[in-house]
Amino acid sequence: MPAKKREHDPTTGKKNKKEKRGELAVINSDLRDEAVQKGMRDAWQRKESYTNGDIHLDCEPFPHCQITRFLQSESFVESLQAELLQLNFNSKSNDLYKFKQSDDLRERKEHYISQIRSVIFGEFRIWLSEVLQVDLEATVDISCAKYEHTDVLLCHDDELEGRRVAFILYLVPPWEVKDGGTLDLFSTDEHCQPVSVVKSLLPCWNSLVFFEVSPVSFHQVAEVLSEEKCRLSLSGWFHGPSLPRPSRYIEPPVPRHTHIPRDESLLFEWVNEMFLDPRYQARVQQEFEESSEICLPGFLQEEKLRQVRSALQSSEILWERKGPPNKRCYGCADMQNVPSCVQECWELLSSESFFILLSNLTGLRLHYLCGDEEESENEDGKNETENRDGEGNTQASASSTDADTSTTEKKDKGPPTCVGELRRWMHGDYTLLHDSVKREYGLDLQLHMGCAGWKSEFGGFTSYIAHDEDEEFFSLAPDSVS
Ligand SMILES: O=C(O)CCC(=O)C(=O)O
Ligand SMILES: [Fe+2]
Repeated sequence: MPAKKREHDPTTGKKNKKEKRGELAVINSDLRDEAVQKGMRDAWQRKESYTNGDIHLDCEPFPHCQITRFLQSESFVESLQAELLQLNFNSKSNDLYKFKQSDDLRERKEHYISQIRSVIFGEFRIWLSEVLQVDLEATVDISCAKYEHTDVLLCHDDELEGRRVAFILYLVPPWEVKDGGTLDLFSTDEHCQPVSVVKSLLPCWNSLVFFEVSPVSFHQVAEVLSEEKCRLSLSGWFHGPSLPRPSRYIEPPVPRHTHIPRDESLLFEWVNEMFLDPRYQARVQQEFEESSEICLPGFLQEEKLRQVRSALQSSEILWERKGPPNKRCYGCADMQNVPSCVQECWELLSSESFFILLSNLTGLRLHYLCGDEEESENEDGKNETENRDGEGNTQASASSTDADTSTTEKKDKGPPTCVGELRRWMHGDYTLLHDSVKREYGLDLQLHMGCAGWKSEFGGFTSYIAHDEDEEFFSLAPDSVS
C-alpha cells in the first residue's frame, strides 16, 4: 500500500513537509514478518530454496533471491524511475560491457533517489545482515544502469575487495525472453570456472534480486535484443567481510609444437609468388620492423583461397564452443576432421618453409637458419605487448573464420614453436582480457576468410593493448586481411 497521504498538518494547517517533497520508500511488508525472516535465515544457512509470497530464494547454481514487489507503492517506483531517467548517463564500453551508467548516486539529493538509497542501505541492509548472519557495513555503493538495444555485460563474478552481496532493482517495462537482457547465472567446475548458463532471470518491474558475491557467483546480462525497451536498474553492493577465495586458477598451457617438415613446394603452391621474392620480403620486413605489424593482402593464391573458403562454409566441420565464458566464447574446429584442403592450409602454416618465410618477412628468428635483428630490443622488454585478451584471439560478432598461429622464441628457450586454432566467430562471440596468462613474446598471425566487405559496425576486431596500459594501441579489423 502507498504511504498514507496527508495534505495538511491538522494542528498548523500548513503543508506537511514530507508530503510536499513526495512519498517515502516503504519496502515489502513480508520482509518484516518474523516467520519469513526465520525461514529465509534457515534456508540460507542450509543452502536450500525457500518461497514465501513475494520472496523466492534458490541456491542453484549459487544462492540468489528474487523479491517481487520490493517497494510497496507503485507510484513511488514510477516517480523513482522518472527521476532516474532525468540523470546524466555516461556510455561505458570495453571488452566486458556496453551500457550507460548514471553519475554517482551516493550524494544525489533528489527525493526518490535519497529515499531508495536510505531504505536499501538502512532497513533492507539490516534485514539482509540478519538473514545472512553477516555484518554488512553501511557503505553506500549504488548506481543506475541503462541497457538498451545491443547493450550487454559479459560473464563476471563481481569479486572486488569488500563486496559481499550484490543487488539489482529493476525498473523495466513488461519484459519477455525475446527482449534479451536476462540476468544469466552460470554453473562452475571444480576450479571455480564458469561453465554454462543454467538459470536466466527475467528483469521484472519493482523486483529486486540479490546474491552473495563469491568465487562462484558468475553471471552476465545477456545482450538486449529489443529495439525499443529500456532495461533500467539500480544496482550496487553491500560491503562486508569477503568470502575466502581460492588462488587464481591458471589454465594449463596449450601444447605447442615445432615446425613440421615440409619443403618449399608447399609455399609455391599456396602463397602468392610476390611474397616469395627476396626484394619484396626485405621491404615487408622493413615495414614490419618499423610498426611491429603488417597486413599482407592477397597473401594466398586466389584459387587456393577460394577452395579453403568454400570448404570452411561446408557443413562437414564440427564447431565446438571454446570457453570458459569469463575468458572466451567462440567456435573452434577439430582439426582432425576438416576437409583436406583446410588440413593442407593448416600444414602450410606449421611448415618449416613457412617458418622461414615468416622469418624473412618479419626479421624475427623463427628458424635457426635466420638471424634476429630485433632480439636485443625484445630482451629489454621494449616491445612487450599483449592483445586484448592476452592470448592472440579476435573478438567478432559476425560469421567469419580465422586461423591464428603464434610463434615464439627467446634465448635458451629451445626452438621456435607454434600453436593455432581454426575459429568461427558469430553474433555474441567474444574474448575477454584477463590476467591469468603468462606473458611472453610471440608473433600473432591471422588469416581471415569470408570477411570481404566487412564493416566496422560488425565488430570482430582484435584489440591490442600494451601491458599495464588501458588504451589500445592497435586494432585489427578482419577485412584488412581477407
Ligand atoms: O543488471 C543486472 O541484472 C546485473 C548487473 C551486474 O551484474 C553488475 O552490474 O555487476
Ligand atoms: Fe555483476
